[in-house]
Amino acid sequence: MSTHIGAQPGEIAPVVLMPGDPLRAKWIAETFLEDAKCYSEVRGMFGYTGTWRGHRVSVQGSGMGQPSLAIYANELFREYDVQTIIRVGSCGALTEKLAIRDIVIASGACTDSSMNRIRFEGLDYAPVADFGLLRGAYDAATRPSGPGDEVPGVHVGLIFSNDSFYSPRPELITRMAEHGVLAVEMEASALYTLAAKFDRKALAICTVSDHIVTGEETTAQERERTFGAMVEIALEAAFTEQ
Ligand SMILES: O=P(O)(O)O[C@H]1O[C@H](CO)[C@@H](O)[C@H]1O
Ligand SMILES: O=c1cc[nH]c(=O)[nH]1
Repeated sequence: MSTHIGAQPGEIAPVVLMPGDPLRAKWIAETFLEDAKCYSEVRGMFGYTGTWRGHRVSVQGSGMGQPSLAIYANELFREYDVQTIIRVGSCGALTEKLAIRDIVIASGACTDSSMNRIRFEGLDYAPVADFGLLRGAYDAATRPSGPGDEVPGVHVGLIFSNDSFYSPRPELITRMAEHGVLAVEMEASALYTLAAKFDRKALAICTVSDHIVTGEETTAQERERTFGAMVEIALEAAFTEQ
C-alpha cells in the first residue's frame, strides 16, 4: 500500500486511465474492462485493474484539482512503477469552435497554479503531452468508424488547468481563450509536469461537459457515465505501437 492507494505491489498495471471522478473510474472499469477488480477504496477514490483486448490496464480516480491529482500520480509513478497515465476528464469549452461533448486532446497545459511556480522558482515551464500518445489518440479519434465518430468534434490544442472551478478572475480565462486556449479543466498541467519529472508518459483527453460561451451543460450522471468515446480513444492510444 502507498499512503493513499490501497493496492499491493503488482496489482496496478503499467497503463492507468485517470478520471477526476472516482465514480467515472468505476463506470469505466465496469463498462470497458474484462475481469475488473477493485484494488483500492481508500477515501472513496476507487482504483480498478482489468484487461482491455488482452492488455492489463488500471483505472484510478484522481479527485479534483492539481494537488489531488499530484498525490495519486506521484504514488503511481514512485511506488507502483506506472509508465503511462492518460487523464480522461471533463472540461469547459472556451470557444464557439467547440461544441458540447466534443473531445479535446490537450497538447499542452497552461495554468494559474502555484505548483510549478514553486517547483521552477518562478520560471515558466511548458507542460506538454507525450507525442506518441497524442498521435495515437488523434489517429484513433479521426479513423473512419473510430470512437471519434461518436462525438461532434475532436480538437488538439491547449487546455487551461485552473485551480478555482469558481474563478475569482474570469477575465483571465477569457485572456487564455484570446490566446488560443480551447478549454478549461483542473489537472492536466500537474500530470504533464510529473510525467516529465519521472520520465513517464502522459496525456489528457477531455470531453466538453460545460460550454462557457453558450451556457450549455451536462448533468452529473452524464459526466459520470456517458463520456465513453474518450475512454476508447485513450485505450487505443495506450496500446497502439508508437
Ligand atoms: O470530470 P473531471 O475529470 O473531474 O474533470 C473536471 O471536472 C472537475 C470539476 O467539475 C475537475 O476535476 C475538472 O478538471
Ligand atoms: O474545470 C472545469 C471542468 C468542467 N467544466 C468547467 O467549466 N470547468
